[in-house]
Amino acid sequence: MTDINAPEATATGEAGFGDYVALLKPRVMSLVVFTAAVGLLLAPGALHPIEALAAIIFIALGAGASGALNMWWDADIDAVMRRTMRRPVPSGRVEAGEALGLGMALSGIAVVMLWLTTNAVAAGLLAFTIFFYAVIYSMWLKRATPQNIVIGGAAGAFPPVVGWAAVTGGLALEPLLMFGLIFMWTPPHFWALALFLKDDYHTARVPMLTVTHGRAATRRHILIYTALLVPVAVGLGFTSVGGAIYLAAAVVLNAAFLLGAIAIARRTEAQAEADRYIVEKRVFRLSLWYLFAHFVALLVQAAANPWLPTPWIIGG
Ligand code: HEM
Ligand SMILES: CC(C)=CCC/C(C)=C/CC/C(C)=C/COP(=O)(O)OP(=O)(O)O
Repeated sequence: MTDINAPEATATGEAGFGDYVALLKPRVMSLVVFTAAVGLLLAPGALHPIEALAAIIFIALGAGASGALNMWWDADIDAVMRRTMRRPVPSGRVEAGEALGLGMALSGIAVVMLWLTTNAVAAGLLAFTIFFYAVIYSMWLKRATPQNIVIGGAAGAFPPVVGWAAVTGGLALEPLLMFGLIFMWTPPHFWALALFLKDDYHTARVPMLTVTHGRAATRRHILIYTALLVPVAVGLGFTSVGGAIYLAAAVVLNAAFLLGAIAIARRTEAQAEADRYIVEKRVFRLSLWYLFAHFVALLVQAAANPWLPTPWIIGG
């Protein structure tokens, strides 16, 4: 199938299994799926462990499917950015239509199977998350506004809510704060990276904040969003999934992230050029540990909170 988003023919060889796996963006999605799993494991209720495992697998499948849909639509952008030009579609090993087909098929399977294994609310939320990332973010916001990351970040924030709903069939303050944590974290996570991948988005004419408002403004925005992130991250510690362990971890992690954001905001481009964006690169790496560690802390806290009847503790 031909697609207007497909890059010029640059066939360089046959697609291998690894190329189809790459379409699912496994590295990014591993953290996404982990947050969903934590949402599921912390939700009060009884889900059989096999059902819980199946639900996590179907959420992972849905996340991967949304990655394939993004790769289909973004093939033209990916082809001109150094970071992404070797991806399966722009490098010509996988046809754009194949990515679309795989993305649609896996999305359908993931949503229906999550529905059958858990409930309609979780399946509906998964479908909405896929739609949000593939259509609202990739097809619309990404190319339209520097707010792309801020609004589009909601897509990546839904997974713990999906996981929670898979157990309870509903929403609560806790998953909404988990949503808030990822939502507020996404802009500093991405903008730190955008600062040191400075030419990519210019070349691809994607209106990222670095391109439309410059890097000095992006530095200030990183600090503002990090400052707004801190109360959400700490606030989660005062809900039923929180406690002393989580709060101790959150204080350390947020202090470190805030210091990183302040360091970024105080630097000039000349300073960053001189040391090859070492601070920005460190803060980006820290952002990944930051989010991962918050969700690990929630798990450890749950094991220490005997009043939380989680499915993995009572085993369905
Ligand atoms: C609109 C939202 C987001 C944007 C634009 C964004 C953008 C990026 C980009 C461009 C990279 C560079 C590396 C790569 O190509 O793999 C990256 C890395 C990464 N992101 Fe994000 N991200 C977003 C949300 C998220 C979310 C919600 C998570 C997880 C909960 C996440 C987890 C990761 C991880 C784990 C990596 C490292 C991947 C690796 O080591 O290759 N991101 N992100
Ligand atoms: C359960 C479910 C459906 C989860 C989906 C979660 C989700 C929306 C994750 C998005 C994270 C991500 C890969 C952003 C990259 O942005 P980009 O596509 O602009 O980055 P790129 O330049 O690397 O392609």
